[in-house]
Amino acid sequence: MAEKEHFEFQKEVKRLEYTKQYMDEILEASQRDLKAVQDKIKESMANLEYIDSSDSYINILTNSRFFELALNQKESLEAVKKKPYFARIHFQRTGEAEELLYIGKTSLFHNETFEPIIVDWRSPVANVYYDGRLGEITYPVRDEVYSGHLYSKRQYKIENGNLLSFQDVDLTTNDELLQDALSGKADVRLTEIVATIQKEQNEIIRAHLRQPILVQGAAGSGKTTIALHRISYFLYTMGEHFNPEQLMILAPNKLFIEYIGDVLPELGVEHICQTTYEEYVQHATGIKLKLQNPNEQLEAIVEDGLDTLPSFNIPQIKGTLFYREILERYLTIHEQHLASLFDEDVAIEKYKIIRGSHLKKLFLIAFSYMPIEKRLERIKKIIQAEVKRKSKSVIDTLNKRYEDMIGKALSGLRDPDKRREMVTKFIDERDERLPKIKAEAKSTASTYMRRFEKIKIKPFYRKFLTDRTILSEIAPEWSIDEQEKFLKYHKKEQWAVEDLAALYFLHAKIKGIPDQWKMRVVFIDEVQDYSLFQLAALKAGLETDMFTMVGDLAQGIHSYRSITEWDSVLDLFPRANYFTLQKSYRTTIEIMEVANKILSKMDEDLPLVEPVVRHGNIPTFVQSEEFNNEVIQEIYEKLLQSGHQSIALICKTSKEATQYSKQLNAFGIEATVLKEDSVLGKTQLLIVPSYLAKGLEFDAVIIVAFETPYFDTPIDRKLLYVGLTRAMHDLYLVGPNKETFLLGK
Ligand SMILES: Nc1ncnc2c1ncn2[C@@H]1O[C@H](COP(=O)(O)OP(=O)(O)OP(=O)(O)O)[C@@H](O)[C@H]1O
Repeated sequence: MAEKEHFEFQKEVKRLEYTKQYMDEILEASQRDLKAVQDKIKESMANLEYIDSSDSYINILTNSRFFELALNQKESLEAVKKKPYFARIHFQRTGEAEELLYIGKTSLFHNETFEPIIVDWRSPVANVYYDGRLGEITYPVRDEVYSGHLYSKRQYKIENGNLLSFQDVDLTTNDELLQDALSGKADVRLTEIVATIQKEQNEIIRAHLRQPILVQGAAGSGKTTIALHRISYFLYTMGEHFNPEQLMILAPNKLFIEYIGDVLPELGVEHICQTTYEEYVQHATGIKLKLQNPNEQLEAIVEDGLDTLPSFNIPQIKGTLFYREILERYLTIHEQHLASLFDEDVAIEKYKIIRGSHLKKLFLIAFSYMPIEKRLERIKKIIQAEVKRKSKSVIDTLNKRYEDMIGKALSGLRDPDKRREMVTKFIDERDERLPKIKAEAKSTASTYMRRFEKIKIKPFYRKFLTDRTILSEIAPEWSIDEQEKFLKYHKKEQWAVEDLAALYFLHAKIKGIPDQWKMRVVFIDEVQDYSLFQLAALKAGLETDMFTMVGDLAQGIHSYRSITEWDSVLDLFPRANYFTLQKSYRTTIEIMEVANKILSKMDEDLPLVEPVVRHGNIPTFVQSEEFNNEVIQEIYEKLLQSGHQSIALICKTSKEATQYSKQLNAFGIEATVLKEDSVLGKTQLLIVPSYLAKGLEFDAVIIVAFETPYFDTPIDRKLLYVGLTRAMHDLYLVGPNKETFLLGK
């Protein structure tokens, strides 16, 4: 990197000073009356043609986030001041003057000259920086394509508001900023990477925002990070038209939400919904469930290492689209039953108001796109309106008829007593009958609709799980033996993750998802752990396919009940763009070599992972017949001495994790078992059961395997692979022999 002696160094220092000074002015103004300044800017920019598009007004408004920051969050502003930008492009848009654009995490425009002091990394023109090439380039702005010439790209190292160095980069230069970022110590949480986003990652972040995307990415290729940056890019680009509360990110567990918790505010993202599938379904349906812990299910399978899954594997079946089909048949039975209740016409007295057959058609055909109970609500409204309209004409007709009869009595009957008697009779009858009709009309719709009882989803689904007659009718594809197995499996009421899709689906089809939970855009991390039906149910309930899904089949440790290939996901999302990421940014070449050995044993036939060029220590195998405190202590101390801060000891099961942490603590090593609700802290040694390690990363990892070695089975290979790929810099394997880690002699 260019240090102080570079001929432009002073120029760059001055530029940084100028930027900071202007920021100070803004900050001061914000103390006074920033709102007024902001309004003025909006006003004066209203007619301005600017860099990115003729839509410049909107663009600048969204670009002027700095002002909003100043207004709302002094703290973030101070943070931006410490590092206002990280790169500069020397760029000329076709037909315009050359410009030096400084790229940072937020934008800043001079409020009098409108000069862009900092350009937001998410703005269209910043794409030029990430795209890689120098020379003639094009970049998309909304639906148009702009062209221009990129003369140079410069990266800056700025710390605490001071310029340390800079470097001009092109394709042939070694990306020092990236190297620097990767060799740094692991934060206990994920961090933003705006300065070093790579070309293939940038393509995913900026991939068409109105289309779904699916990413198969190697361990450590940046999937989680990219998904979070795409959220930031999405909200920035959509601007004020999109309410962030309608964007949901689904993470595998609460620990993971905590792990990513710091990145989003750093990227300017707030108020989005971050949750797990389990929590979301329970909120959206209002159904409370005590769920079996999926990790316990997994442990039960891996403990004996045999992968003994029954051929009629119910958790797996519940994730298939065939299961959805069975439930659809069940819904059809329910729907037909309700439709049959429309056989009676709606009437007041003997006057027909609406024909039942007409309502039935509305229910089964015209409104079939709506959830069942919503259709009934709509039909009730139609009945109400019709009754209101027609009851009036019934009353008018009757009124007229009584008047005629009274008139006839008055003129036709000569006997005054008889006449009085008849007239009084008609009047009495009218006065009694008409108010009754009026009253009846008020409740006709409710009375008619009373036959449609509202159902509760949980017992409705439970009936399907346990009713022999229903099952044989809707699942004839299953043999009698399989049907019996299914019924027996559900004899005792207990709920598991794989039932969530069914409950959500039924709720969506019968009651509909309430607006508050009807997310418009969904981001799913670790999507390989979902079943096809889980995704299909979500898509049906939300009535959108706007999903960004990232995952890695090689880490599909729940594959006994989840996705094992992407084709069926792509069939479910036919508009989706599919991407792959092959490079790992997390792990050193040496660690990846070991992990690749395990990857190559897998059935998925995934290409080997390419580590970015970063060397480290060769992973060390330490022979030990049993778990030995001294051995662990020695490794642990060595790792601490090399300056590592986050160190994890990964074992296969949670039982072992508890046992080892007790042993280590008694021995004097502070060790904590990582749990789903843990708060990630730095200092102590973390003992991590393998399935919980997914998604996380550590400076150094010690994998131990004694009582429960890793067997050469699909799930074990994946668990081991997950463990190996958590290490950024150093890896130790401790066990009786290398075969315990499937690594041969
Ligand atoms: N372009 C980049 N610049 C700097 N660091 C990067 C870049 N891309 C990824 N990283 C770093 O690589 C590590 C792995 O990223 P991340 O956890 O997002 O990967 P992942 O694909 O989700 O991994 P896994 O599937 O193993 O959970 C993180 O420390 C991240 O900061």
